Amino acid sequence: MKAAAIIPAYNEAPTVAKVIRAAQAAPSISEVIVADGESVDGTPDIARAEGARVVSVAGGKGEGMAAGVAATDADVIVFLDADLTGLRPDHVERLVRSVTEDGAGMALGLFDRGRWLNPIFLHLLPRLTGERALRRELFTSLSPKDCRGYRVEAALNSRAAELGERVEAYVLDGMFHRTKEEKHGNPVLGFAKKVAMLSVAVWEYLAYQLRRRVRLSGRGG
Ligand SMILES: O=c1ccn([C@@H]2O[C@H](COP(=O)(O)OP(=O)(O)O)[C@@H](O)[C@H]2O)c(=O)[nH]1
Ligand SMILES: O=C(O)[C@@H](COP(=O)(O)O)O[C@H]1O[C@H](CO)[C@@H](O)[C@H](O)[C@H]1O
Repeated sequence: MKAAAIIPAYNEAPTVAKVIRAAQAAPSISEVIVADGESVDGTPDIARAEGARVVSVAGGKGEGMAAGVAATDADVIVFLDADLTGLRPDHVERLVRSVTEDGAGMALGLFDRGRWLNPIFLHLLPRLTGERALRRELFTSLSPKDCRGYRVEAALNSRAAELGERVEAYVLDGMFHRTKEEKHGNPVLGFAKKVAMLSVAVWEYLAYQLRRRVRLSGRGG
């Protein structure tokens, strides 16, 4: 079974090379594709120098992920953000094997936020992580609307639930990311960008919950 790593990236020059290398070193990964959203910081050149395939896409994160999936015939896809820190090959391998060997419909790798926060993000909050492995059919069952920008992870979570897929979720120890505050060098701007991003994801999550209740009430549930 062929597995491809797809890395959506927009201006991630400081971190993209290490993410690519971690994916390349995972035994199950046969190809690494960077879906570049027209970066202006040299991200695509760095990616090519690391041996990744680069597809250029106009649009946001979800559009980049869709372009990456369209560029491969891999049966299993593992999405990785380009801004990760501490990502190891065994993290990537675990995500893939959760799908190829453990029979999960989707596997979610969460940031390591420490012993007190990890249980909250793992069990109490919508799991919006960008680090996830799944069969390509689950991703291609999304509509183009689902793949717009930052709504894509929440849309994937909703679709997996609607299809009754078994989802495995776990913390990838030591893995985190460059936060928006770090990227923008301005805590206020970074926080505003995070709020804008999460509001899109939360809206999608709430829309799913509403659809689900309407469906259940229609069944007299
Ligand atoms: O228009 C965009 C915005 C973000 N990203 C990528 O999507 C991932 C997650 O985005 P972001 O860093 O904005 O979210 P965060 O990591 O803060 O949750 C990163 O690899 C970004 O480079 C992208 O490909 N296109
Ligand atoms: O992991 C999460 O809960 C959020 C927010 O993480 P941070 O508060 O920025 O560490 O980040 C995710 O949400 C985005 C929207 O779904 C995804 O696009 C990101 O890849 C993912 O990091």
